[in-house]
Amino acid sequence: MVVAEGLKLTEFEMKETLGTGSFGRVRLVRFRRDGRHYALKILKKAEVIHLKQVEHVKTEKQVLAQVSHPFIVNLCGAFQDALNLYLLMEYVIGGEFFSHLRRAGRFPNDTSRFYAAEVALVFEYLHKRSILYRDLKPENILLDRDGHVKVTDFGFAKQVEYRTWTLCGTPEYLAPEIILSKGHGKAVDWWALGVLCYEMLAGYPPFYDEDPLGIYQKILEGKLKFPWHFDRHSKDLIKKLLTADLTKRIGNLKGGVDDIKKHKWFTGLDWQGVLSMQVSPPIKPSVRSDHDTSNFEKYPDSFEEGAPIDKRDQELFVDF
Ligand SMILES: Nc1ncnc2c1ncn2[C@@H]1O[C@H](COP(=O)(O)OP(=O)(O)OP(=O)(O)O)[C@@H](O)[C@H]1O
Repeated sequence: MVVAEGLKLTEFEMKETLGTGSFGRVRLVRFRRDGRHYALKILKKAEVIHLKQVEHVKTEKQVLAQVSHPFIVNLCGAFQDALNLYLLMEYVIGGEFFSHLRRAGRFPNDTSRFYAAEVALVFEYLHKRSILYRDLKPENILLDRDGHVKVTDFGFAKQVEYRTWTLCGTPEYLAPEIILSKGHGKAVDWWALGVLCYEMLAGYPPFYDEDPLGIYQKILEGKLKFPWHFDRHSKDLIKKLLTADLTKRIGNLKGGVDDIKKHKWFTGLDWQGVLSMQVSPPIKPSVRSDHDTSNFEKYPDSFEEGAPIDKRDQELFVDF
C-alpha cells in the first residue's frame, strides 16, 4: 500500500545504515513531511543492471505496492533519480529474526509454532493473490516492536498463473522441483516453510553442505535426520512439507493451507487470534527508541554515487 507520492531524496534526513544487500543498502531515514522514521532501500541502478536484476526489483516494488498484511513489511512509497531506485518502507524496529534465532541457538516448540503460523498466514495471503514469495529464510524475516513477523525482501517474488521456471532462492531453502527445473508453483513456499520449521527447532537447516552443489544433492536425496528433541508432531509436519513429490506435499493438496492449519503440531493454536495479533509473540525484542541514533555511523554523503548509467539504460526503469 503506497501512501506517499512525488517523493524526492531531499525530503529525507539520512541516518544509519540498517542493512546491506547485494546492490545497495537500507538506511534509516527521517521523512521531513511527517517527521517520522522509515527504512529507505537504496538500489544502485548500475549494479541492478550489472547483476541482471532489473525485472526482480520491478517485481519487488509491484508486489509490495499491491499487498497489505500485518506480517508483510509495508511499502510507503517508491521513487528514483539518475543513479538509484528507492523503496520507502515502514521501519521495522525489532531486528532480524535470523539474529534472534542465532542468539537463542534454537527455539522451543511453542516459539517455533508461533513463527511458523505467522509465516504460513503470509503465504496463505500471497498465494490467494497468485503471488509466490520464493525466498523464505531467517534473514528475510524481521520482527516488529512487539515481536510479530514482518516478511521483507520481495526481490524473488512473482505473480503467476500456474507455474514458473526460473532458478532463484537460497540454496538451503530450494525445493527439489526448482533444482530440477521442473517448473514450480506455490508448493515451493511450503517446502521452504518446512526448512524454516526444521531450522527453528534444530538451530541449523535440514540440508547443509559447505558447497551449494552438495546442498542440492542432499535436497534431492531427501534424507531427513531429526535431532532427538523434536516431538513427533513437528517431525510429521516437517516430513509432509519436505516431500519431494509435489502432488503429495502438504499445502499443495486439495485441502490447501487448511491441511497445514489443521495439522496436529498446531493443535490448540488460535489461528484467528494469530492473524488479528491477539496471540502474544514469544520474544519481545529489546528495541531502542526511533530517535536514538547513538549507533549512528557516518557514511560518506556520496553514498548515492552509483556509477552513472546511459540514457538508454535509464529507459529500463521508466515503469519502476
Ligand atoms: N523495513 C526495514 N526496517 C528495518 N530494517 C530493514 C528493513 N528492510 C531491510 N532492513 C535491513 O536491511 C537488510 C537488507 O534488506 P533486504 O534484505 O531487503 O536487502 P536486499 O538488498 O534485498 O538483500 P539481499 O541481497 O539479501 O537480497 C535486512 O536484512 C535488514 O537488516
